Amino acid sequence: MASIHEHDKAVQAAQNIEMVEVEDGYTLTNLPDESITQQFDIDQIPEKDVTQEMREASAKEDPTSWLMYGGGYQQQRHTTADVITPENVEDLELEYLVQSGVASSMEGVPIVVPGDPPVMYQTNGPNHAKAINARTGETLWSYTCANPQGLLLCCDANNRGFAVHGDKVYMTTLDSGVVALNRYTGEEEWYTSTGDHEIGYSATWAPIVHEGKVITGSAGGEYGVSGFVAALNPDDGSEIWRTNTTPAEEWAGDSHEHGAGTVWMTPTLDPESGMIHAPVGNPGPDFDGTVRPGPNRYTIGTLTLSADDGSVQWHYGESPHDVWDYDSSAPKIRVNDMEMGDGTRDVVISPGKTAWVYTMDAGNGRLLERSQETTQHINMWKMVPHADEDRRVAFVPGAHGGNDWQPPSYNPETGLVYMNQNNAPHEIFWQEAQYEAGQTYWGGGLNDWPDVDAPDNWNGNLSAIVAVDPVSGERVWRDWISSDQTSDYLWGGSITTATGLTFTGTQNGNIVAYDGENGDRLWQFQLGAPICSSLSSWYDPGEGKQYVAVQVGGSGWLHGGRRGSTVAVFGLSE
Ligand SMILES: O=C(O)c1cc(C(=O)O)c2c(n1)C(=O)C(=O)c1cc(C(=O)O)[nH]c1-2
Repeated sequence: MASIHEHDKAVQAAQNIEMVEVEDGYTLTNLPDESITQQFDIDQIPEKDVTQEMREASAKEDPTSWLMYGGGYQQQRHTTADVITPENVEDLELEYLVQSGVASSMEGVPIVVPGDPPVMYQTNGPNHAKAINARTGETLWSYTCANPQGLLLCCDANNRGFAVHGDKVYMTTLDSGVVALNRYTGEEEWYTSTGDHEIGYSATWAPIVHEGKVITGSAGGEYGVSGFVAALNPDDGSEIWRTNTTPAEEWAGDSHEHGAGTVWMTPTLDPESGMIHAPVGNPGPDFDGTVRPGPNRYTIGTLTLSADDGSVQWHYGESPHDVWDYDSSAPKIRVNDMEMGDGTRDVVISPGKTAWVYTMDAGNGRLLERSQETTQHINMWKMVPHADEDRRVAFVPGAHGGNDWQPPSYNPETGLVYMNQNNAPHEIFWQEAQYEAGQTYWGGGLNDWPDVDAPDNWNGNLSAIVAVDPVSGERVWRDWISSDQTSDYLWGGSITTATGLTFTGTQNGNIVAYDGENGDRLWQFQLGAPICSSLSSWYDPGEGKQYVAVQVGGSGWLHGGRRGSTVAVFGLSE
């Protein structure tokens, strides 16, 4: 098993950082004022620059790589590696554990660049990263980013992973920045700030690189910022374009200025058409709709932009004028040439917090299919908080969805979408919203389970793993995860394999493999801490093995504290 280097200064710097709970959020103290890279055995990293072609082949034509957060640009989270099958998955073994050394939210997806050996690049909060020999688990370099004090974070010090291009890897930073590191040495090459962290901008998602652009965006939707997607030059971090998600012409008065609509999860990209499908979060303030009359475009839904210049192509809204916090934050799935009706279509699939899966025409955003409900629908849309301050109604899905940010997966072999869904009630209360820079801008709040009385016909299951046919909208199978199996919501993503498997993780610490056709649980392994991340998988031809990696440890936001520090890697030989 790989261990932490004793004198890892980057780890020590990150270990000193303390997360402090403040009203309606978190902040960090003891952030290092200089970035720290420590090199260990960097000679092991094979020199081979990553190209656009390699990324386009990632996980599909090329089973040896997992070069992006979503596997490939289209975020299907599908590997063509086929060593692990429904018949032999029970032989899958734990190969090694990497201790990041930093107790933090573990929400990232390790990316893997093929080579001899393949190299894994992994990030976790707060602003910490490592390059790892993907065969042995040895740390090759480690890095902690400098940050200003007093950051405003709604939902923990999250970081969801790297993008890779040429000789560089790119990660977002909690002060709403992007940093480029030389991937052979771990040294900082450039840093760019994309938003003012003092008024609540922060950044948590894994960027993507496409045709000479690093695509990024910011979190901060709970602080009354105004969302955006931006493209930076991969060589020097200079900004190429920026598109605002709350355009003045779509909003009443000046409400767009604090209209939120943050893009805080990785967008999906179709390299063929050059379209970006961005998941857009809640309007601001979250619950007081009186200050923002109208549909509040482009919040809560899919916003499609041209990767060339950021121009808006279309938007599909899942909850216009939302007052239920139904962000559409889960990554979208792009599928081209999907058999539908009497022809084929290019589609975008969005699993909503609304517990519906939306299948849209990728060209114009027209809704082609809305699925059966993935979990329960109780009192949905009935609760209009500002209509009656005293009226309290528990509704399902609550603000955790359906599908919160948990990344869904798609398997072209089964034609199904796999999602980790929540089924918990929430109750909203309303307060008049007053914007004050650097303060949360909620306009009310949520009473979280278990404070709220559950509705009568709620089935008591907090979550479910669900497979949906995006063509017919049929819910094909659903594995309810009862509260005795897990103490909390499902908060991790899933991946699929060429052999029809679906891998995911649960809050009670199991990594699980399902038969994607019918939902039979074929294998599970207890990792001892919640899984709040998605996974990656690759084939290593040098070893003749297929690997599956998952970061283990709770989301601080969900658990009120930082919990994790482990990357677990499983393998099976041919
Ligand atoms: O509006 C935003 O900008 C924003 C950002 C984030 C984030 O970056 O993690 C979360 C949320 N909102 C959010 O509403 C939420 O429930 C949430 C949960 C988590 C998490 O990592 O567990 N992040 C976020």
